[in-house]
Amino acid sequence: MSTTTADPSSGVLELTDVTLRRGRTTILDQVSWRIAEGERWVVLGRNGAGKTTLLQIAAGRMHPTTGTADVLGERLGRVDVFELRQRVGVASAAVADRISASEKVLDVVLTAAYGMTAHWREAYEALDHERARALLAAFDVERFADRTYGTLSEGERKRVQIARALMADPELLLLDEPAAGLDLGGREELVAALAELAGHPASPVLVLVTHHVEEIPPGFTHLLLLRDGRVHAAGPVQDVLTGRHLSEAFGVDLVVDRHGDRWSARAAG
Ligand SMILES: Nc1ncnc2c1ncn2[C@@H]1O[C@H](COP(=O)(O)OP(=O)(O)OP(=O)(O)O)[C@@H](O)[C@H]1O
Repeated sequence: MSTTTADPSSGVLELTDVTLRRGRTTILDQVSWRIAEGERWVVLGRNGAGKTTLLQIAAGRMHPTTGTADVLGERLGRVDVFELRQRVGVASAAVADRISASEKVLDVVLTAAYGMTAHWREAYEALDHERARALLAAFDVERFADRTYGTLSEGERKRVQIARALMADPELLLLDEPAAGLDLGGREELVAALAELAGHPASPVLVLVTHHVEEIPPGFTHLLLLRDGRVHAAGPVQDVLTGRHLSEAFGVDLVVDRHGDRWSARAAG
């Protein structure tokens, strides 16, 4: 049982003046960010801007040094984080590193449900199998269900990781650079799968960290631009994703182009 009552008026994520320090380093500096139900956010910023650290707070895995963080209506520091973490899905390199290469792909996805339904194991076993296979199919990797995870290509693994993160039916799904290391075809397949996820009304709230505007899937609604641990700009994608904002955040003169529902960026001149 949760020790606090969720405030229905609060957003899915509400950070207020969040500062995070480690030793003498200020990693996040007075970050305020609100995510409402139904929104799909992209987080951009150069290396070391604080993107992964921000996701760690959103996942209830780090606490602000000062400021407040409400995740799914629960205030970090006042809530049983173990319970809260069950409600937030994470797909990241750090989570992927914990997956055993010898584990069967179906089991990689299935085991994500165990935390939720351990008491009802037998009753839910058949349903869990069905759901795990449906998620693998949604990401076009069902044909690998009986292979071991270690035999998959990087692109196939990324899609299995997202299926795994969705298995526990999270209310918030955090994706940290899901397209990193993919070739062009793999990237485009992943972008298409994420666009479909973004467009589905039953999907959780999504937050996607990426380095490339080309990887922003159609259907993502908002963009947070981080610069040196601070919010440089935040709001609807079309308002924030401009050459001026991007140039300021990355410290390089950049031009942004829109191609229908996709984006690209390159050096100006
Ligand atoms: N425990 C720590 N102690 C000191 N500095 C840290 C610690 N953890 C992270 N940092 C620093 O905080 C900054 C932000 O790190 P973070 O991983 O959040 O950035 P990022 O935007 O995700 O970067 P990248 O794009 O390279 O993945 C980096 O400069 C990093 O070196």
